[in-house]
Amino acid sequence: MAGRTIIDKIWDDHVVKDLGDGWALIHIDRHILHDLSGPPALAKVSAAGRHVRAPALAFATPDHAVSSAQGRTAASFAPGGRLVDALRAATTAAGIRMFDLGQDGQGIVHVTAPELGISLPGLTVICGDSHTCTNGGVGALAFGVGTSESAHALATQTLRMQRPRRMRVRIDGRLGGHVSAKDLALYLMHRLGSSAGVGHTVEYAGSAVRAMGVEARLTLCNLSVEMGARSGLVAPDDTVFDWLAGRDYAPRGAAFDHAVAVWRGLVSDEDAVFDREQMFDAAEVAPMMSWGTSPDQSMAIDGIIPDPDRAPVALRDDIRAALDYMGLEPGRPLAGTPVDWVFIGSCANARLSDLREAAAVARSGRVADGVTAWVVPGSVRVKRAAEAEGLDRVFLDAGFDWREPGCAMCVAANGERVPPGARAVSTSNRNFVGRQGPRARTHLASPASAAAAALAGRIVDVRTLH
Ligand SMILES: CC(C)[C@H](C(=O)O)[C@@H](O)C(=O)O
Ligand code: SF4
Repeated sequence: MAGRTIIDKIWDDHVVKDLGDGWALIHIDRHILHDLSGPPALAKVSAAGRHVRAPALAFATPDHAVSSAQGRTAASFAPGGRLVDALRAATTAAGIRMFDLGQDGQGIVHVTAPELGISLPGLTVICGDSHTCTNGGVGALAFGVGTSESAHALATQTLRMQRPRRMRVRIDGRLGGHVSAKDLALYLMHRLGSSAGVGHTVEYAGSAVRAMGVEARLTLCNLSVEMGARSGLVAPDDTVFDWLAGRDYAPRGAAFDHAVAVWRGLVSDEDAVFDREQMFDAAEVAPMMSWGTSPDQSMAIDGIIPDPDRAPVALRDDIRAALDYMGLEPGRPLAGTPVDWVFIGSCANARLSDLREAAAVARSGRVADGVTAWVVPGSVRVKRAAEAEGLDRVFLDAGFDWREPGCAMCVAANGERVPPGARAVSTSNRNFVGRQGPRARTHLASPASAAAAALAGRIVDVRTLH
């Protein structure tokens, strides 16, 4: 028998019933619910006269529509407050654990699920949210679902799924100084485009990935959906096992040792066949920044803004439209472009290691006049850990705002917006038209690059600051 990929192994372990033609009913191990997608899914279950089959496998927390202001309550943003109430009522009725505002465990779902050990290697993890792929950083097969699928899974603990095609992206070698997992992810988008992963699950492999800590792997997997893949993962190894040991919902004692022994088998066999393979050299990755209105419209920070007239004909209109929206001129350096807002946060980059990288830059100066810069930790736990090592003081002393955990300005669902026409450097993962507010202009970047832009008041190559 031919070898199997890690994707096949996790899939095969979860098939409840083979439905033929590549379709199967698969078991869902963990179900995450947030304030936007949780209430409608739970309502659908009740409306159908069903009940939640395995409440102990579901976990909820509000993140999207909650204010990030210090001292916030659910009522601080009234429309979101109603969603928090709905999530609280429905999870209480169903017997599902909810990490409420102000409680340990609250935060952006894709930050909290791994940090609490809810997502574990080899598990299937779903959430009504496209960035559920983030959880692949611990070796889970994790993907976003729609409301009907979420309701189906709540009622049955299964989903009818098409077996994903298998893609491997290998990155070998070493990333350079000030080049992070976020830069690598933007580089991959830039090289592969926004639809390279459609229909696939991506395994990220190679020495550059092996060398990454878990949080960096979560960042890398977070952007899988921006290249069209519903899920992306990294084979779990000692780095992951050490990181998971002792986490709230991870197995304990002998059960943990047993789990690790099983998890060690979650690697692609030497002779496993992928439907698509791509290889990259880590040394070629520079600090990256998006220039357009899709994450794949990204470039090396020391590069020249693309000229539509020199681009392939099929791309010209898109490039023109993106540059027009972004207020950028082709043929000029991106560095030097003045910046109004900086947002350090989101499930892409709001974990402790991200805040450390941003703080290391923030220590060297002050936020430039005319720039508003926010740091929104990804979870209550990240916030507390950052405060315990004084990162809040570093940011506050440098003139950044230090805020409460949630999605905040990543999608502006809580009313926190980049003003119309303003230019933001953001550590989030989407720069779509209007994403951070009507007419807001978003440049995606790493935490270090975002902090550097805040201090300089313009887009700057972070490598030139140190
Ligand atoms: C609002 C939510 C369902 C959405 C998603 O699915 O990803 C959001 O988190 C996003 O990042 O755009
Ligand atoms: S932080 Fe942004 S990308 Fe992540 S779940 Fe929230 S809105 Fe979506």
